[in-house]
Amino acid sequence: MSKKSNDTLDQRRTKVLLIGGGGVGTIAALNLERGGLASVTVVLRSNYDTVKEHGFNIESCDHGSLTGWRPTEVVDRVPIAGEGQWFEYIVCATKNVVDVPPSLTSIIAPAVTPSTVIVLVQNGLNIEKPFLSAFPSNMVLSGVSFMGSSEPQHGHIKHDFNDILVVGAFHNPSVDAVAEEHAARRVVELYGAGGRTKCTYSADVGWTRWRKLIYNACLNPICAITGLDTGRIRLADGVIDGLVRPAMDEIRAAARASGHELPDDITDTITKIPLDMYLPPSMLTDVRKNNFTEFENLLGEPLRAGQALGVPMPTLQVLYHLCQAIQWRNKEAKGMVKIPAKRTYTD
Ligand SMILES: NC(=O)C1=CN([C@@H]2O[C@H](COP(=O)(O)OP(=O)(O)OC[C@H]3O[C@@H](n4cnc5c(N)ncnc54)[C@H](OP(=O)(O)O)[C@@H]3O)[C@@H](O)[C@H]2O)C=CC1
Ligand SMILES: CC(C)(CO)C(=O)C(=O)O
Repeated sequence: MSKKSNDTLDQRRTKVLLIGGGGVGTIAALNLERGGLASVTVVLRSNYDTVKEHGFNIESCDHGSLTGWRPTEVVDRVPIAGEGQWFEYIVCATKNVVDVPPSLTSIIAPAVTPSTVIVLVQNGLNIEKPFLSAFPSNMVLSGVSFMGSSEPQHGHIKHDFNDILVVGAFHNPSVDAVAEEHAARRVVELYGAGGRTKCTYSADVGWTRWRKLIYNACLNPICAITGLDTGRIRLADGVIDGLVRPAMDEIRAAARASGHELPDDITDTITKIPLDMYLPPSMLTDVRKNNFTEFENLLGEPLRAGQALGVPMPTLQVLYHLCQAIQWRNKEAKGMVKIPAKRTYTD
């Protein structure tokens, strides 16, 4: 194909800026590029030098093995809108660590224009709130991903559990709901065009997020605290019946109190990930890498929502405080909190 027709095709492709090329972000970029309808600029941080030089090496249950794969562009900072760059969609695929600055809203701000559609492919509850406050006239979409994928080394992506993405709009009262649905359905089209993933639209973002919390508020912290993956946690004596199912029952009760009825057998989703896949939930991967965890949106927000509605959540409460302690430990290790000097108490 001539350069001219390539350039014309490029101009027709929807321009997407994707923040965070880790486990989920890289597979999302791959889906968007492979469909041919989008061109993706990926903003990288710690893996920038490696990926800029060598591309991504990807072992994927959906895409096979790829060596040196590159999206349209990789950059090491968020481009400023208007300086020759303009993106229709900004996809956020970083971890959501709201208790550690800088905020994600301040990170993406330079690229946001009044018409930018922001897509949050991230776990957790109430993640849209800072975005709707910071960008009150923009559309903010929800992407709930069910894949299992991680980046064990810079630029190496291990994608073990099939990609399913459910997209819908977090309703912004100052935006037309029909336009929001249209923007969400367009993401489904762009993301699914490559045919290697199951990407669907759902208007019921609240239900979809509570359903995913059955995993993320329960298995993620329990695996992160114990150091066990989703296979070993099932083999370990007593943990499923003593800890995982009670935590899941509390999330189900909080979901019901919030108006989202999850099926009776939802706690059996523990068995949806094959035991012998030994998949590390993303929060366990974070603890293993000494990264901060998303415990506030995965655990704190559903806990506060349930308790505000009078739901007893003793298991979740303990898990929350354990995760709080792990986060503090990490903040101390990174010099973000100061503690009094150790004194010697001798007679
Ligand atoms: N992993 C999984 O299987 C699943 C994860 N999710 C959710 O998807 C989201 C992403 O998770 P996951 O892919 O696992 O996370 P990863 O930690 O694998 O990747 C996040 C990436 O974002 C990068 N990043 C963070 N801040 C910035 C920044 N300011 N600029 C550029 N890059 C940045 C990180 O870089 P750095 O290395 O420098 O920190 C890292 O490469 C989370 O909300 C998670 O809960 C949902 C379903 C499954
Ligand atoms: C539990 C799992 C793997 C399901 O997709 C997940 O969401 C995560 O790792 O955060």
